[in-house]
Amino acid sequence: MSPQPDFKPQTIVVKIGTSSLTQPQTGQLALSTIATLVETLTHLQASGHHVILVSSGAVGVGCVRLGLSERPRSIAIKQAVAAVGQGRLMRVYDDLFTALQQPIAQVLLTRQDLVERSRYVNAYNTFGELFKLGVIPIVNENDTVAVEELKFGDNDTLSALVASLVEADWLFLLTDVDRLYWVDPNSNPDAQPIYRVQHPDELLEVQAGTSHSGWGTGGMETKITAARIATESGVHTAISAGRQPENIAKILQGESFGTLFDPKPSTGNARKRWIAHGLIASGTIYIDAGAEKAISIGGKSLLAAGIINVEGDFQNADAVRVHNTQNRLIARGITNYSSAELHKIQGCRSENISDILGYFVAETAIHRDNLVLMRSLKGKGHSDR
Ligand SMILES: Nc1ncnc2c1ncn2[C@@H]1O[C@H](COP(=O)(O)OP(=O)(O)O)[C@@H](O)[C@H]1O
Ligand SMILES: N[C@@H](CCC(=O)OP(=O)(O)O)C(=O)O
Repeated sequence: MSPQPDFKPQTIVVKIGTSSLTQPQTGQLALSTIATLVETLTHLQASGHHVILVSSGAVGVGCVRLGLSERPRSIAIKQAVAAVGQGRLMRVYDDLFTALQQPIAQVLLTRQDLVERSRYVNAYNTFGELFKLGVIPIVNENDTVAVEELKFGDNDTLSALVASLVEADWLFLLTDVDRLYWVDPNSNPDAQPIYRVQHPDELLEVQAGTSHSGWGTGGMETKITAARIATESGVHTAISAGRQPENIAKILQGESFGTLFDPKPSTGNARKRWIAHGLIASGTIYIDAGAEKAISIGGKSLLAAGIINVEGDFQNADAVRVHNTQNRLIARGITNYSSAELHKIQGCRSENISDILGYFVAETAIHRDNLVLMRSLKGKGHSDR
């Protein structure tokens, strides 16, 4: 299919949850849903868009294969079951995509792959090559080897981080309800729908309980977190019905389905997105109002003089959160000093650092090139993830 002259190819990440991929009663695969999803994504790819599918289901499909009637609680069993289910899931996807001559690839990621800069860049490059080859990558967490302390934990977060990584235009979170509501519509028949969200802080009152089906992970809470990460990276985000994957194309054409989240201007270059969302913060630096103004409005680096407290145990070059006096997250960055050093030099002028520590590392606690604002003084803030 040759694209129209005014056609703008978009990078589209679609995440589908276990509750949409499987039948609620039996746990068997929802084949007609999967087939429609495959048709929709193949059509988008053939129209010239770049498409990534983030698919859950390894644990659910593995359970059915092994005759387990509920999701295992033990991590070791979950990891073993995911190894069984992932292969079967890919087999089904490959059969359906192959029927439409659409090549696919399996990409299994761990949280560590996004923490290490070289692996982050490598993942970015691999997605780029797969797009050039016309392949639709199918992503899941590498559940079998993921360690508890360092996991995405849920595929909503994984899909948002992938969307940020590849600088996606759109993230679709497909689930077993048609949109986000103020309370869980499965337990509250009067639940009021939410159609559009300009800033995720509007959702502080939402009761985003856990999964209703017993097979999903995180319910709406993880989807709202995902929408926050994605929109902070400049990605349009939609929560919509998994049983109607064809709505993706309609939403792209401006039709009103699901809940739509407006993107913020992107955090800038790929390295800054990695600092903001790839890295995992090891501690928190609290700063005074003057320092907040300097970094938020003046675009300055953070100096030790503006630091009023330090929490956590971190080394230099670790990622940290920066909070203001109201304990709101305002930035993330890579610190030049360890927490032990910052305790000694907080509140001090840079020219006194050598005298206090007996050595000098850098004039700044966090250089502005390593600092990403999560909130401007003019904008609304949010509590940290
Ligand atoms: N405020 C809410 N709006 C909509 N759904 C909600 C809300 N709070 C909780 N839920 C529940 O979240 C479920 C979807 O989450 P989950 O089962 O984890 O899905 P998935 O497998 O798609 O990730 C819905 O079935 C619904 O019962
Ligand atoms: N990686 C897991 C999915 C975890 C998860 O987030 O599940 P879901 O809430 O159904 O999207 C699996 O493949 O079973």
